[in-house]
Amino acid sequence: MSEFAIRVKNLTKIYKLYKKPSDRLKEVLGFKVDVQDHYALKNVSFDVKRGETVGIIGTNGSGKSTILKIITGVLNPTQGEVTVDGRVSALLELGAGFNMEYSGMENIYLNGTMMGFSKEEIDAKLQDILEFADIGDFVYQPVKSYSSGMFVRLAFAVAINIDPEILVVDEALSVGDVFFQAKCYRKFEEFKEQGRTILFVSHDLSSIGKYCDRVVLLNKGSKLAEGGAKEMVNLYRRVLVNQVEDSMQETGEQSRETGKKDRQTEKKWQKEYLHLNPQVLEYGNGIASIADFCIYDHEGRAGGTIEKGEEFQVMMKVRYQGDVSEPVYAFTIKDLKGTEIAGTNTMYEKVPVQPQKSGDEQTITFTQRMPLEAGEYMLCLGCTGYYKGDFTVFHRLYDVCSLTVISDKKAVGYFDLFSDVTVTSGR
Ligand SMILES: Nc1ncnc2c1ncn2[C@@H]1O[C@H](COP(=O)(O)OP(=O)(O)OP(=O)(O)O)[C@@H](O)[C@H]1O
Repeated sequence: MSEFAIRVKNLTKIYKLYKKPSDRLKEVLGFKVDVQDHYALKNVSFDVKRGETVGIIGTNGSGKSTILKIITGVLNPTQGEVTVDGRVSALLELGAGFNMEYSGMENIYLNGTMMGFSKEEIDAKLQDILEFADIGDFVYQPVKSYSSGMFVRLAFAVAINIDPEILVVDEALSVGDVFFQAKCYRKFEEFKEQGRTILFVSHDLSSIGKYCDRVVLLNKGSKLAEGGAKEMVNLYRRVLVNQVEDSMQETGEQSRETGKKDRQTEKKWQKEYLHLNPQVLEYGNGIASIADFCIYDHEGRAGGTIEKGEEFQVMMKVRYQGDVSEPVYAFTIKDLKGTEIAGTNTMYEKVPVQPQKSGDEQTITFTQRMPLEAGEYMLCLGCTGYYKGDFTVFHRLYDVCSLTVISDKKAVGYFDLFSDVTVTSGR
């Protein structure tokens, strides 16, 4: 057995784009038509070793699904080759491998047979599949009547319970509810422990950081870089905000980042590097307003990705349109369900803030270590204080931008206790 479960070599996929649907037929009939080549993949190579969990990340349309479809044999490449060594089970886009007219039960047998199992072998796995899917009697209904959540439950239950050596998963998990997702990720861990291979595509960067040994970063059909999860997630964040030069991938050079020097020498307000919420909720009487803000990581880079355990800064600039005797500046971190997880303000921190007059401006910097578990969070900012004797909210920005915590170390719950553990033997 080779050390590699999957080898992808110089893979290129070109789609022909026709101006009109009828042009396709005309071309088959030998007519000359106007057709454009669209490169979904450009000369992409990478290997997945047996027992590794590898993630593929990249912006929409970067070619992630195309690679998985070629690996699983759903699509043929235009050039290049893929070698797969082991029994693959794939959970691709909803519907792939399922017959919508058949019931869930019939689809279980259909998929099992396609994977090369006999009826008796599938009978033996049926109980596990049904328990994992947990869709009750719906399993006897045609799949076309399922909600997307139900569908993914069944599809995932089939994919993981038919004993694959290599599991290929495309994003599908994001459809299920959080409890089902948790159950699937537990299964991922079991798989990893059993030394099986997982290749998965996800936009969920915290899961990528948590589960992947290695990550391949795609951009516009090309492989931009490949490496540790933390490093690739950081680079991807920069791709998202156009900090990485396009030229780099065409020349195949190692990743260069633009703007970094600028940011280190003159700490500008660079909100453009954050993932801002277009529907931010803001309120306040406007006597003071948060004119600018940003998050900086431990290397002074602007951006919303912070490594657990590392120092980071939340900065904001506040402008006054009236006189305020005791301003209080605050930030809060919430989880995606809206629960406040952590936060502080200048009053709790016992930081004296001078009275402010109309036209004044202040810059506030909160510096701290990130104790939160890997995951997606939201940042809220606030400026309150006493105005004409009353406690007043001047400006609050709720869920102003996302904050992604990445880590290769797990902990229970929301926080890492950063424990120092010793184990001694003997009586
Ligand atoms: N059947 C098709 N015909 C033409 N172009 C296609 C076809 N399928 C995909 N493409 C194009 O190929 C490129 C890669 O698509 P792919 O679905 O692999 O991207 P992706 O990274 O998985 O995107 P997403 O994150 O949105 O799922 C895109 O530009 C897409 O528009």
